[in-house]
Amino acid sequence: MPPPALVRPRPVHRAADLLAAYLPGSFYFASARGSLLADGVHTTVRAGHGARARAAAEVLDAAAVGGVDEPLVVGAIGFRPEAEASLVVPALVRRAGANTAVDVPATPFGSTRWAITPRPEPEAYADGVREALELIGGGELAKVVLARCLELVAGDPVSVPSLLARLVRADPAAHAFAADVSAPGDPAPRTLVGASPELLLSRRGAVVTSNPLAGSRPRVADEAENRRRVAELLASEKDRHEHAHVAAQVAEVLGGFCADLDVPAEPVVIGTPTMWHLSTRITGRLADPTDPGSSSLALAEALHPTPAVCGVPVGRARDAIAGLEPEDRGYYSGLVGWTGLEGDGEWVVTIRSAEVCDRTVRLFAGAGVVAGSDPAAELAETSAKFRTLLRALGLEGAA
Ligand SMILES: C=C(O[C@H]1C=CC=C(C(=O)O)[C@@H]1O)C(=O)O
Repeated sequence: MPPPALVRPRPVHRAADLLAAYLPGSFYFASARGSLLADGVHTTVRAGHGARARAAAEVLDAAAVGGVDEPLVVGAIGFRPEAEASLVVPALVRRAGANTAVDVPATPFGSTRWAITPRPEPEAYADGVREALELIGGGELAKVVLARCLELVAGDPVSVPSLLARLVRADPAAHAFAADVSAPGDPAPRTLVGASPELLLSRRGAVVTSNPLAGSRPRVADEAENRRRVAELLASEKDRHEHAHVAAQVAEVLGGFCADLDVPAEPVVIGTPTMWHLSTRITGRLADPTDPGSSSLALAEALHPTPAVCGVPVGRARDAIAGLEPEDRGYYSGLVGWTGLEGDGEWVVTIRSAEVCDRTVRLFAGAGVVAGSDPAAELAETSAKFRTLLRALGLEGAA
């Protein structure tokens, strides 16, 4: 008789303990599927655009052969194809359940004095929206997402663990993340941190899910006004058109990998603590889940950038973004998440996020421009989207 299989007991962690154990340099990711804290580097994934999923699969296989139990690749990828990426097989991964409202501690935010520089100035952003509308009017573009940046400099180094904990506390249902994205030449470790409402791709076995968002209204304190805004958003031709571009592209890309795909005919409205968004939850069953080209990272890269962060057609939208946005987006509007040996994983769009380096915080927010967009309303929408990070920094009202 063969000897009984050796069963190693898995340590059981609480979601709040994982969050409390986060230190800059770690990778943290939380979703409804659970939370994950990864430390150390077993292997770095070195590959450029288009080759990352294959390289990730190779290092995962090598790590498994080398004795790593259930290896993962975790990290983040920037917006532009040639942009930087930070992907590793960590040395240690701890997992816990999803965050809940009750078990996240309140943490006061330390810094008090801030210098805030908008890039570009708000009026210049509105001018950029006007230029984008001219391109759309001329038939060159159907949609482009224009973003702007706030650079915040604190009096003291910014505590990323406090910021992350405050983001989770404000919205335990968000996809919260913190990833080390330090690059050569950085004066101090750099961390991408945020709380994204937008699921780019989740894969569990053969089942894939994507939840594109586009079309927005700021959320306010008055519930009657919120009901009015939700109804207006659902009825808005312009917002439904802006949303339809994203849902259609996601459905088309996933359709190429799936044996069946469920695409709801109508969007619904979802709420975050700061915004209302049109949302379409798309689910599918992979035609060949054993194909390494269907890993969660391969699918996420095939989807990126969706028209929720770039535009239609994608090449022209990229050019318009490069021409109209003065700041490089870096990791904003890229992707962050994890992928495993069998291809399961989760990747979210890096929105409602910031890059933190010592005393400096760079945050971005964008808004989709389509025919009928109003420059002042798009500017106000970006200000509202900044509130996720600004509130967590104790700076509400600064945008
Ligand atoms: C680009 C952002 O949001 C996207 C996601 C939801 C709604 C969006 C919109 O209505 O424009 C954007 O497509 C951002 O938060 O910076």
